Amino acid sequence: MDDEEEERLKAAFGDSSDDEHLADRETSVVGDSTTAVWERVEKINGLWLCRNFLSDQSHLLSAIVNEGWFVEESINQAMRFGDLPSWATELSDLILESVESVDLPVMPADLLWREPLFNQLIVNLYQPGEMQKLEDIGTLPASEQNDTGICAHVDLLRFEDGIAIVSLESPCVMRFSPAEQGEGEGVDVLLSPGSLILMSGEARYRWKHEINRKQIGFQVWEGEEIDQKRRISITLRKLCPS
Ligand SMILES: O=C(O)CCC(=O)C(=O)O
Ligand SMILES: [Fe+2]
Repeated sequence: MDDEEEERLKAAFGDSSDDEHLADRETSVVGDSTTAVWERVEKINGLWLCRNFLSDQSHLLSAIVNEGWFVEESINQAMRFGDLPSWATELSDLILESVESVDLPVMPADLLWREPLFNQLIVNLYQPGEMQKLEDIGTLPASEQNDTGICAHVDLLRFEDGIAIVSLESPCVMRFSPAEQGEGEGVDVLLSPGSLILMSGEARYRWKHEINRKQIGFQVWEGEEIDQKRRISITLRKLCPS
């Protein structure tokens, strides 16, 4: 690890970037995995939510800020394939640890063996009152991109099953709707800051997901409009072998 990298890790995780300090890092980045509470989202097979995944978002936020991806206002998305930044690899390890700490089918067991668990990262930044524009070759075909947010989509099949999304800062409602029309109603899920969702199986392949922060009435939770502030999301996926 070079000095610059070490400095970045220190800034992100405190002075605990060595393996022997893993325990410190665990507590500084995510909640103690023994207290992580996993909930199955009713009606959607394969969708699991851990609201208290991060005990403290600040380390992850500063790791992202330190990447310097979002200094220009026009840039609101960063993508990495293959080798991920150390903080993202650590996040991936912590996801695995949290999944393995519960006796629940949070992620299909056969996916947990793959190495690495994730090798593609997208960090999306959503400014208040503005929708994310996906210029993403990895998420949506060009024809389905629009400038009104993340329209309903199933992530491309070039990615394997088992997708993780960590939410930071502002909460938002993610709406899931059946990929095939007429197969039932949409299901709203509140992604609170510090939460993690895992999508696999039906949730990943048979349901679309979208975030609409512009349309009035969309960002409503328990009857209250959510005040949209800046939101950052971290999506981790695994590319299919080519
Ligand atoms: O920003 C999010 O929470 C969702 C991102 C997403 O769905 C994607 O990149 O495919
Ligand atoms: Fe997606």
